[in-house]
Order: sequence, then C-alpha cells, then structure tokens
Amino acid sequence: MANYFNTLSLREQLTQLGKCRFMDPSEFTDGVTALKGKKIVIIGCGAQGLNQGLNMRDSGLDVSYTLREAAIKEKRQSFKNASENNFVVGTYEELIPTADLVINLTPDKQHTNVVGTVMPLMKKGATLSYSHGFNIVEEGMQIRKDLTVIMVAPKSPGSEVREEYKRGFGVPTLIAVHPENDPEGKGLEQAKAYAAATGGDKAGVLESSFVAEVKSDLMGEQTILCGLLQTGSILCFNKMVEKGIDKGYASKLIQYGWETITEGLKQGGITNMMDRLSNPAKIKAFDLAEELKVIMRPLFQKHMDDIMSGHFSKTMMEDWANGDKNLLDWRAETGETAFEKTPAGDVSISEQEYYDNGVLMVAMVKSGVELAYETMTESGIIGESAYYESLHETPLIANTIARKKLFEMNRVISDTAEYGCYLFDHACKPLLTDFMKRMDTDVIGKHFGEGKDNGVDNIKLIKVNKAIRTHNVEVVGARLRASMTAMKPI
Ligand SMILES: NC(=O)C1=CN([C@@H]2O[C@H](COP(=O)(O)OP(=O)(O)OC[C@H]3O[C@@H](n4cnc5c(N)ncnc54)[C@H](OP(=O)(O)O)[C@@H]3O)[C@@H](O)[C@H]2O)C=CC1
Ligand SMILES: CC[C@](O)(C(C)=O)C(=O)O
Ligand SMILES: [Mg+2]
Ligand SMILES: [Mg+2]
Repeated sequence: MANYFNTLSLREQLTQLGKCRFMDPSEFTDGVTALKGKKIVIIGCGAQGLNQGLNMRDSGLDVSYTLREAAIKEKRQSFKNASENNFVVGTYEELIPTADLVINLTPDKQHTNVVGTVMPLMKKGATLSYSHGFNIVEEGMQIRKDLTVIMVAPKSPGSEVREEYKRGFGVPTLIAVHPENDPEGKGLEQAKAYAAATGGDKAGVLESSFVAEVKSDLMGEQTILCGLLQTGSILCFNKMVEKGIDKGYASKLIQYGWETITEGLKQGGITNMMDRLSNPAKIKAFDLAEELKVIMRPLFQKHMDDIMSGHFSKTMMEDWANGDKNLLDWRAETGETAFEKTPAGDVSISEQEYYDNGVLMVAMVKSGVELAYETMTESGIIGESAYYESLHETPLIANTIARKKLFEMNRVISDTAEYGCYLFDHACKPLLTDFMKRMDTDVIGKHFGEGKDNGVDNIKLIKVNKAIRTHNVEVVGARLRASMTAMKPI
C-alpha cells in the first residue's frame, strides 16, 4: 500500500484539497430516508462509535455493534458501552454479512487490519464508512470495487457529538465519497442521511473529499485544537504558581477558563471573545497574540508541511510499529505535570473573571485559531473547512478539559490526535520559553489593569478592532454562524 495522496498528480491533489461545498439546509429535507430500514453495523464502540450510534438510533435508524471476539468474551468497556445501552452486539461473522452500511469506528492504527478482516464478509454492494480518512489517504487502503466508500467526519470529540445532539443542535460535519469506490452512485445520498442522523446538518455540512478531511483534521488537532491547549495549560499554570498565585485557583482558572472564554468564541468569533475584555486588556491580548503568531508560525507551517508530504503519517506509523513508544511515554509525562496533579480549588470564579484574569489564555486562543486558519488556507484548504477545524471545534475540545483536564481531552480524542498533540507540545514549549519569562500575573492570574484607569489610545483601539474583525476567519465565521440557528449556549 502506498500513500494515496502522494500517488495523485499535483492537479488532482489540489482539486481534492480544495473540494469543499457548504451544503444548503434544503439539501437535507429528506433527512435520514436513504438509510431508513437499512441494517447499520458499527465496528467499535468507543468515543465516536457509541455517541454516533446513540444519535443515529434516536434518529430512527437500525443500529447494532460488532466487536472483536475478545472484547465480547471479556466484556470489555466497548461491550459494556453497547450492551448497557441496549444495542444488539455480535461478532463480525454474525453481523457484517447482514449489513447494508458498515461504519468503521476503530482507532486509525487498526484500520488496515480491521478493514482487511471485515471486507471479505461484507455483502455485495454494501457501503463502508469512515469518520476519518487516514487509512484511505495516508495508507492507500484498497477497497473491493463493488463496495461504496463514504466518510462522515464530525468535527468534534465523540462526547460532544452526543451532547450537542441532545441540545437539539449538532456538530459541523464533513462528508465525502471516495472517488475510487462509488460504483452505484449512492454514496452521497447515504452520507447525507448519515450526517442528518447524527445531527450534523443542524450545524453545517461540507461536501468534501477524503484528502481535504485528512489533511485539515490532522492539522487542526495537532496545533490549535489539542496541541496549543495542552502547551498553554501547562505553561500558564506553571507561570501562576511561580509567581505565587494559589495553586487551587490557578488550576481552576485553566481547567474551566478555556471552556469559558471559547464559549464567547463559539457564539461570536474572535471578535466577541476579544470584546469581552476591557479596552486596555483587549489591546494587550492583541499585542501578545501578534507576538505569539510570529514565534509559532514556523511551527504551524512545519506541521502543515509534514502532514502534506506524508512525513507525519510515516513517523506516526513507525511509532505504531514500535509498540506506540512515543505515544505511551508522552501520555505518562502529561499525567505527571503539576497542572494535572493539582485539583481545582474550592474558589468561586465568575464568568467575567475568566476573561479578565486570563488575558494570556485569550491571546493564545486568538493566535492559535488565526495561525491554524491561515496555515490551512495557504495550503489549499478552503476557508469553511479551516473555520470548522480551528475556531468552531476549539470550544468543543475545551469542554473536555473542563471535565477532567488534559487527561480527559487526550482520552476522548483519537489516538492519532493525541500523538500529534504531544508532538506539537514538545516542540512548542521550548519555543515559548523566552516569551513566557516575560509574562507576569497581570496577564495570567490577576485582573488585568485592576485599579488603573481604563483609558486607551483611540487610534490604536480602532486599528486593533479593525484587524480583529477583518481577519478572514471572522468573515467566513460570521457567514457560517448565521446558518447555525439551532446553536445552544452551554
Ligand atoms: N475520538 C474522536 O472524538 C474522533 C475520532 N474520529 C475518528 O473516529 C475513529 C474512531 O476513533 P475513536 O472513537 O477515538 O476510537 P476509540 O479508541 O475511542 O474506540 C475504539 C473502538 O474500537 C475497538 N477496537 C480497538 N482496536 C480494535 C481492533 N484491533 N479490532 C477491532 N476493534 C478494535 C475498541 O474496542 P475493544 O478494544 O474493546 O475491542 C473500541 O470500541 C477514528 O478513525 C478517529 O480518527 C473522528 C473524529 C473525532
Ligand atoms: C480534535 C481531534 C479529533 O480530530 C476530533 C475530536 O475531531 C480526533 O481525531 O479526535
Ligand atoms: Mg477532528
Ligand atoms: Mg482527528
């Protein structure tokens, strides 16, 4: 098997990377009809498997789960997830031959093995679906020619796929049909019905390609979504403790701070998040973000370059072959950080205080979202896709940190995302050493400008506001959010 993307001509690479059409809600008036009465079998019942299946069943579809035999025999967590939720569970041999749609929701590392095992059991003309196209794009998996291959990729952790659905909303979703596998031309209708069943159509669906999904998904998760939240949490916590801020307070400010400030981002973009600060604090956050962008841009670009060239996937696959050594070492290190080990203190922090005392966190979010968006779009990924993969998903990841810190984020995201997150974190922390030496409690831990006059230079404020509001992520975001009429506040 060879990296599929690297086998394409440059022209075809650019076409697939740029494939991105925002679908009109009127295209979903048929709802789940294309899958109604079809037998849907999900392989794996983990983060995505369980939550997508629950949504699909609540949307009226016939969902069951197939697990590897050992998971059933040993009643592993995946077996408990499915059976305690009253789903039928069976072996591959029992369920795969009956399936019209087989949804592969096992970890990316397992895809070649799992798909290779189930493919001979699939009935003629059935459909195979993925929620991330790594196996097809980076590993060049070849699928039987009579099978339709689709992708329905929620731009969200599995837990939030469920939470947003229960709120009557959904998460933005990329759908695609693999051009090499659409023998009956039914792929798109099935992908649309699947996206509707998970609630994705309420938040926005992009008709995209496997290639565009893989390259943008890897970039988002490694940089702004998980990498920078990981690095930012550790650096901000350590700075506060070094400067004498109470540890419990510092822990709470970080754990719940990302969720609170990015809720402002989700509702009204970077503009609204920055508008929640006083004018002097906004100017300070803007200046810090500009500095951070200069320092981190080469790292963001390196991640994008390595993802595009296949270097990232090659090195991660080497780690798979090496018993996941890097991943497991990095995971253990994260568990030992002072932030992870310090419980949130029993102190009250008001919603506004998270902004006022977290100016550096706001600056980190702004710089990371803009850098990820800029780097992706410069590489041929379309703005709408880059928006979902940077700005819209950051709050959904922040929700997981609020639950149980970085441990929870790294538990809920895919192993692929976790690997990329640590890779970024290891490179980013040293890059920010000098910058962090200059930071003090005025920007993290204490109210910025407390007791001082709130006056600012009008000309500077006008320039800052203009720069924030005219950034392309804001222009695209305002358009996309206008169609998110079902979005609910947390
Ligand atoms: N995590 C997320 O939020 C997101 C994930 N995705 C994509 O969704 C897919 C699933 O990821 P995720 O939900 O994180 O996966 P998880 O790690 O949460 O779940 C894995 C499931 O697969 C089963 N499994 C593991 N190894 C094997 C194997 N060798 N054979 C058969 N089954 C196996 C596990 O069961 P058991 O070990 O008990 O057999 C478990 O039920 C990936 O492609 C990922 O990139 C896309 C968007 C977000
Ligand atoms: C952000 C990580 C992710 O891509 C996701 C939740 O969307 C993943 O692979 O887990
Ligand atoms: Mg993702
Ligand atoms: Mg991912």
